[in-house]
Amino acid sequence: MSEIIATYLIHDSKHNPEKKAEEIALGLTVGSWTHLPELEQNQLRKHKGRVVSIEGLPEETGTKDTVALIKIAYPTVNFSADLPAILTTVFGKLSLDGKVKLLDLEFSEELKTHFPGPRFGIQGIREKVGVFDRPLLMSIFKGVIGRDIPYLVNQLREQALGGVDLVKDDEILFENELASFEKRITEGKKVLEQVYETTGHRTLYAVNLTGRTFELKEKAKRASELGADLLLFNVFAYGIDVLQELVEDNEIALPFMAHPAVSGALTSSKYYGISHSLLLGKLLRYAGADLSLFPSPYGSVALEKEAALSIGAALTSEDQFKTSFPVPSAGIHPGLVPLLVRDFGVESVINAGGGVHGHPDGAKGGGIAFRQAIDVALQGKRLQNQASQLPELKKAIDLWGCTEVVE
Ligand SMILES: CCCC(=O)/C(O)=C/OP(=O)(O)O
Ligand SMILES: [Mg+2]
Repeated sequence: MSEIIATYLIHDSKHNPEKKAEEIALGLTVGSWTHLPELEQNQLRKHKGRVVSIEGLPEETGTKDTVALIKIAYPTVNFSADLPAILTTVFGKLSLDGKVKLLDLEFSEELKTHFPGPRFGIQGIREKVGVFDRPLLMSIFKGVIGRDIPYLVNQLREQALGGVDLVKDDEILFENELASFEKRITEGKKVLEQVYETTGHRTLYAVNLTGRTFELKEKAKRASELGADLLLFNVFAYGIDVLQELVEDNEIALPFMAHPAVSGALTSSKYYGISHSLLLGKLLRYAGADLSLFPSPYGSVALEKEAALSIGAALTSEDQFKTSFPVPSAGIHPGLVPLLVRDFGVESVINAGGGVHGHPDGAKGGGIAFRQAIDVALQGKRLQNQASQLPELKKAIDLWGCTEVVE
């Protein structure tokens, strides 16, 4: 029988994880069991949830809660093979029922067949930018709300001239008259083509797909017709199933970059919500995100290192789906590149807004500084030792400092 197995972290004030586990297994499936007539039990047996395991964890100082990891298996016959049904089954009412955090979901091989995974994945994105041997570098438009197209394309040009591989809209840039979605695509494309013709460097642009849910598909198809490179998408303001719908539409067929905006409401508590690795890693990958942004362990809205690394691992682990690019972000500057390369490796995207635009030589200088830092880090050398021959990197280090990882 095909099942999905959920792992929960529970803090049980009643000190009885066994009882809690059985309540969950029954309560989210057949409701009750023991006092049902034999005939009814036989009918319901295929729908009954089952407790797979209960692992006690050390109690935490300051609370009397019993702490445990419990695994519950849910028959896939109970729900339709879509994320809304799965999440409602495994963490619908239960998400409201005390200190329970959903840590992981193990999909049966059959259930996985109902999910697309990334259409392009890491390899496909690399083929689009023509870079295979280093982390990609991405910058972010900054300070462009209320600005017009000439202003935006000038900022885009400066970022591309700095050698970034990708430029993304900020997630807070929405449809507006001064710089519409369609104009950003068409005018941005022209500028990036000019940069490519003059420098030979290819930069792609991820435009922010926004608006009401039922408008998104047509907007995304229009973007594809206009030659957009990638789509940035604020998944958690809509829902992961909306992302999946967009990914599966062959008339769109563009790479999707998932932004974590709003997800903190679901992931930040130790006791409640959903783990970072499941929400920003596994589920986004299964639903088809080609890239997943998340706070790095050492930026401005830092995640605990274990959590950030767990997202990267979920995006790149061995699975039947293509891998998705981890994009550790927020507060990133060139001096952090050694840490990013050490922690996330080559199969990652280094992403910065302020760390590019805030460079003393402007966005172009910021991009050059990052590229220099990436080259030095991949050679296993210390940034400080090389900076004297790399003026843009030196200016970045003088401004923001750096963290070395080589002795
Ligand atoms: C985790 C997403 C980061 C993001 O959206 C963003 O705009 C970062 O900007 P900087 O912190 O690099 O300036
Ligand atoms: Mg942003």
